[in-house]
Amino acid sequence: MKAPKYPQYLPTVDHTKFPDWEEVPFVDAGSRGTTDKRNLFLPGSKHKPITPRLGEEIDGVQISDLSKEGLDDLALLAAERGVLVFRNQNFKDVGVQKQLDTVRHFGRLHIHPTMPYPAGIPEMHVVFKDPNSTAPRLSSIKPEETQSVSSVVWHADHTAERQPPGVTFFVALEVPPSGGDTLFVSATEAYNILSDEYKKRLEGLKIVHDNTSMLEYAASKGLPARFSPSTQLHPLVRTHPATGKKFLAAIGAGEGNGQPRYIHGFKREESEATLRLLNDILQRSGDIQARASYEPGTVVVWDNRVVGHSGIQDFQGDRRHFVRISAMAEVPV
Ligand SMILES: O=C(O)CCC(=O)C(=O)O
Ligand SMILES: [Fe+2]
Repeated sequence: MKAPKYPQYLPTVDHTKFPDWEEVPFVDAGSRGTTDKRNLFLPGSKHKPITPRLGEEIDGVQISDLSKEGLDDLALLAAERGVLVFRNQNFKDVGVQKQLDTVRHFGRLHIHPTMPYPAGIPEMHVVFKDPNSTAPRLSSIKPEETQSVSSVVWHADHTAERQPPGVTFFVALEVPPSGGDTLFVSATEAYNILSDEYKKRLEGLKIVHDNTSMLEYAASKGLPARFSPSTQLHPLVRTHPATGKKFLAAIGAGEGNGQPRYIHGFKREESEATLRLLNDILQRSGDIQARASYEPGTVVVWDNRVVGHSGIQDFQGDRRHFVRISAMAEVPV
């Protein structure tokens, strides 16, 4: 197998500790976006929905050339459509500083509490797999360790943070010839499809989110804990600050090492049954799901608040190399 094309973005284990996050004010870039996205959908660009309910595929516009207003439109579109698939981007080659600065437009950059990052770049999370890879991976993306029939693990990223990530860039560096897609599900539509009666029952509930088990698992693999463990109480039904739309913030709840653990104030059986029902709906409702496929030059942007996602480890013998850069958003309301 050929050497990796982007060696400077290979994962390195780094035990540096960081001060715990302090709460900072957040203004959603999407709240400055335009209804018609005129600063994003520039002349000559093309865009089309991936499905009627979520996802938008965009070509003919370079993220790296967008104005601040263009990035605001991008944030609003991500909030509305959940996931944006940008084709033919030069973003992977514009350099670390430009990459980080672009995502910083949307908020403070997240640092992964445990996982390896490219040397000296804690704000990048690396997703790397090839047949020779010995890089440590979390169980959620390593089916052989979880003993699961499938590599699919639905989740939203880092919901146990006080200010969980919103706009998230997923930058393809090397992609397999086929496979290695990412699944997405709309948390907004998952809320919309519920009955008014059931919505009323969910209103006001809070979920306890906790990343302790991730840190413990990481420690067992010799990976660092860069921050103290985080436990947070976040609303089960959240409202997006830019769209004003409600969404279900319960993706992956109660499963495996997932960070949403249980419903505050419910007894165990009540919490388990409710979260299982919500996750059944999310996971088997193909009509509110979409799939992002990758080509060289693809950059996928998702709003981690309003979609859940899962990688698919269906490729073998090939290399898949991505970096993820996530901007932290509001304290959930
Ligand atoms: O590998 C993928 O497609 C998704 C990985 C993932 O869950 C993430 O980077 O947050
Ligand atoms: Fe993820």
